[in-house]
Amino acid sequence: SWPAVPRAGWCPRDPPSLRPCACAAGAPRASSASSPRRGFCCALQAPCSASFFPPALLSFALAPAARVNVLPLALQGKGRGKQILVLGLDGAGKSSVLHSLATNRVKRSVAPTEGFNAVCINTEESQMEFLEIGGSESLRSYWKMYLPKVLLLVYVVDSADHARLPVAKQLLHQLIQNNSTLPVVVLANKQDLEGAYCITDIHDALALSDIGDERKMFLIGTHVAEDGSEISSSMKDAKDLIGQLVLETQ
Ligand SMILES: Nc1nc2c(ncn2[C@@H]2O[C@H](COP(=O)(O)OP(=O)(O)OP(=O)(O)O)[C@@H](O)[C@H]2O)c(=O)[nH]1
Ligand SMILES: [Mg+2]
Repeated sequence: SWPAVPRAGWCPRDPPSLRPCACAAGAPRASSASSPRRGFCCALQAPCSASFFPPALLSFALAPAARVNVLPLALQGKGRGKQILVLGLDGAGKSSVLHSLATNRVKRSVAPTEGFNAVCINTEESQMEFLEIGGSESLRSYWKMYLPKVLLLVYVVDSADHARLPVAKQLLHQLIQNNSTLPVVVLANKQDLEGAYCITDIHDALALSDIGDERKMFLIGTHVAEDGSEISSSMKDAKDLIGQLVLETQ
């Protein structure tokens, strides 16, 4: 149900079959056998002949802690979920935030997302399908392709990366300029870092007041603290808010 990425060379190998790629099937990638992101992401694989890459239809091996509440829709055999796009510059903390939201335990990501990272989260009220697209420059051109299909955009920024906030701002504004109603949740992540901009500064740096009155827009400070601990209250707030927006928007 996600739009296909019109680019040759990405898995799965035999479109339109839904065979998962190697990492999706749970096979560790050669370079990341011990990565905590194993099975949590779908990184791009070695070149193949596929011309379409429907990420939401790929299935993912799940981290043990995630098994109960986090099941890809493709594995569950259920219908289309509430799709939420998670974007932001590389290193902002998208994967770390997503993993924490999914498991309710903090787990920092250690490797960049080289393609897509899809996670489904079930709450009592809804089933939410999150899609992160990596934030590196080579992947940013794909961001806008996914926007028309989503209920909500979650935009993650590194609050301590002052130098790149102007780029983060520009990309956000470009993304949503033609969609005046898409709800946006901005997560000002890495609030734990010394030198992190506070919420007010992030609001100004991203010129959020220019984004328009029509849309629902929220800004929440978050951080992904020490591995293994329970997620912070701000992270729980973010999860509740996203769930609420999804219910209101569908
Ligand atoms: N101090 C601190 N570090 C964080 C936080 N969130 C993530 N990190 C670290 O920041 C780095 C990047 O995190 P990722 O979650 O991989 O970032 P990303 O936005 O998914 O990056 P791409 O996949 O490359 O687009 C990792 O080293 C994380 O451990 C946070 O809240 N505080
Ligand atoms: Mg990532």
